Amino acid sequence: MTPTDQNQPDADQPDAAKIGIVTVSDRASRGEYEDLGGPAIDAYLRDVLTSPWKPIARVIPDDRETIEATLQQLCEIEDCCLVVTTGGTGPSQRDVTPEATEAVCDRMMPGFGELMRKVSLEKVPTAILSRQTAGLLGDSLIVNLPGKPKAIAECLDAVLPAIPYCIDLMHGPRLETNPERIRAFRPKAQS
Ligand SMILES: Nc1ncnc2c1ncn2[C@@H]1O[C@H](COP(=O)(O)OP(=O)(O)OP(=O)(O)O)[C@@H](O)[C@H]1O
Ligand SMILES: Nc1nc2c(c(=O)[nH]1)N[C@H]1C(S)=C(S)[C@@H](COP(=O)(O)O)O[C@H]1N2
Repeated sequence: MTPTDQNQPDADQPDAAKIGIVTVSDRASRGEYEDLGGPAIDAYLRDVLTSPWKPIARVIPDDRETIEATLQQLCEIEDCCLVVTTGGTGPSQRDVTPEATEAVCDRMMPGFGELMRKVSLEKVPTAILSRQTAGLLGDSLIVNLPGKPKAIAECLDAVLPAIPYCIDLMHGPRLETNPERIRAFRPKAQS
């Protein structure tokens, strides 16, 4: 069995970590183009995570109320330990994912956006146009990614090593990764 085979989400396991995947796009939500962002996040996590997990996916328009309600539902009702969004982080008037994230979060985690912009700038000069952020809603971590599907791996490769320990600190499920792909860094375990 290859590492990828082992990494399939296992919805049947009661202890499977729930992970929200939210595509924020007017056109994808209207079916004007196929959503490639949500499936790219799902594929990325299948590739990297080795512990059981269950995706809960949503495709919604760039509407602040809808984004806030979706994030709250995934964190507070579905009990997702992690919610990853894609889209709506840029400068256009309809881009309100960071505002919605900040509105629902108790505390912000600015290092995520800082690091993702830093690594993204090595790929594309327009990385500075993304206002992507991250924050904590109760015991859930919300992370914004830009809408371009290729940005998903570029950004997650940078921040994923710190996410399992962040979720440990929130008393969430223990996320394990394939170390050949991404090594989760747990400071206490390393010392
Ligand atoms: N979920 C997605 N699936 C496929 N392609 C996407 C997705 N989101 C963005 N893109 C691509 O990246 C480009 C830039 O993304 P951006 O978020 O600026 O789109 P957008 O024009 O704001 O989308 P929309 O108006 O539908 O919300 C889009 O024109 C599209 O080609
Ligand atoms: N890694 C990465 N970050 C990126 C990009 C990209 O292609 N790769 N695109 C940028 C562009 S062109 C824009 S406009 C902003 C915001 O995108 P969004 O509104 O789709 O979230 O993300 C930026 N960040």
